[in-house]
Amino acid sequence: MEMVLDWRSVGSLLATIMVFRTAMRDFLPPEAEIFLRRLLTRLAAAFRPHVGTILIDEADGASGGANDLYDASQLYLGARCLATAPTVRLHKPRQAPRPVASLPDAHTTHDVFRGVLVKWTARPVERGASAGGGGGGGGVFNPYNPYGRGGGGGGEPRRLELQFPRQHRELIHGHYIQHVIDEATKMRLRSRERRLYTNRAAAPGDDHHRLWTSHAFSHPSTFDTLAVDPALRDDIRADLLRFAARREHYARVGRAWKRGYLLHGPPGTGKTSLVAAIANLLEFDVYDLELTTVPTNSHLRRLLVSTTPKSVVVVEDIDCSLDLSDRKNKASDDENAAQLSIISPAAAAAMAAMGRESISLSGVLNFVDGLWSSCVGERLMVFTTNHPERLDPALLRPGRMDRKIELGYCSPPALRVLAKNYLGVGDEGCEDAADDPDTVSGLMADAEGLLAAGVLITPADIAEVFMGCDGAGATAALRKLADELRRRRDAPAVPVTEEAAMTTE
Ligand SMILES: Nc1ncnc2c1ncn2[C@@H]1O[C@H](COP(=O)(O)OP(=O)(O)OP(=O)(O)O)[C@@H](O)[C@H]1O
Repeated sequence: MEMVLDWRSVGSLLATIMVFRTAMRDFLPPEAEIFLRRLLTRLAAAFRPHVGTILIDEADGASGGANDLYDASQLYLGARCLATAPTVRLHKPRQAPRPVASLPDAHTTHDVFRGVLVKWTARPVERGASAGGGGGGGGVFNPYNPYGRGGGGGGEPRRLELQFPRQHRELIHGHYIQHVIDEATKMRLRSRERRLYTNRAAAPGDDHHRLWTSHAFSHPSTFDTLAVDPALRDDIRADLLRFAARREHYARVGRAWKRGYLLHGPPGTGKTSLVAAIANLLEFDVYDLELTTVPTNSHLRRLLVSTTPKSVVVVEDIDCSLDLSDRKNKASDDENAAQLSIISPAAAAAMAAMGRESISLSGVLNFVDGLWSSCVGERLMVFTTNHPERLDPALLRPGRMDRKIELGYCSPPALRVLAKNYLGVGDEGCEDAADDPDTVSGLMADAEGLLAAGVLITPADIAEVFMGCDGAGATAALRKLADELRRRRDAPAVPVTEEAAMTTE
């Protein structure tokens, strides 16, 4: 039977409730009335929709400060909205490379988390109605500047309302909110502009902020364009990804979340290219530390503690930066100091003070391990050298240098990577239709045979040959390479000069 609820029946229902209430008050004992009230409240709750709600205000609490959860949620929802919602708010902060989307006011979107449907609604909050009065909010949502409000100024503070089935309260509070924060963090990292920092010559009076100067980092090198042995390449990539994913492991064993790499090999074998590929793989910033411009150990310490998490700190050509050969020289320094102290105690004291302050092997070693423990977040230390034999073993011990990676002369597999990158020559043939595939594969086999026979050439030299033939086609470039390899094979061996012999001692 269909029930029709008109005004007359509503009126009689209300009258019945009033009569019932009066009767309850007049005839029921107080205990029974309390019992009945509780029963009715439970019944009413049972019929109410099972919806839990979380309110996330743009401005947080009494302080009116930014609420990072609001920014994270907006960033997260923006990515979801782009795919589904008919209307999105788009905003491009000046320092961001791409526009970011967010959920506009008075709009709703849905999300599914582990099979649970949740509903998000964005609303403006009337002044005075928000939890903390909404003091500092009102700016345009800016995920790149979540703490520096005020981009738009003056508008109503805003709020996100998250509704979910109440039986999944634990899932939403315990996991979904964290999931939103984690996803937003990943998005921020992916879309931020990465920076290359360099330390310029230190001047007296330099303040903290001027320790490093930076510009946008965009280097095309990736693990796919690196001409190295594929097994080595895959091994390094796996090691880096394992390192980046092991925050909990490092915390559990009580070690700083850092890893040290020493890249060594002749000039032009790809050490710098590998650093760039590492930064691109992990999406890290790069700090290019020029040790020769660092005047003292304490300056070095300041430089390093001001690096940010998710960064690669690189010291190129470490053997040229300092006299790091060993600490044997210290004995003769001590002898000289003793003699000087007999001649002039004041001069000896000044020398000792200078020696303590000037940058030293121990300063470098301290930052390689000890100092990092006071830094939060992950960092990769990379040293490069053409002469690993010149380095003090103390610098190389495990824990300081976790991996020593040799980048050598070009091998046949590395040549295939270069031929693919520069000439478009791959297993499936050549990109340029003007090249005869049989001639190209014959020349490749020729060049690979020469490399396998021990002819030494660096990837940089091969890149140079290929660049020199730009536009002339793969056949011309490979023919030139094969000629160069034959020339090297047939060239008389370079006699080892006295000077060269000394450098390899
Ligand atoms: N393994 C490689 N894979 C791809 N390109 C390479 C490789 N090695 C060298 N190159 C090319 O040669 C150029 C110089 O290489 P890179 O600066 O990385 O060498 P390096 O070992 O760091 O040299 P140096 O010791 O002189 O600093 C790069 O711009 C790149 O084009």
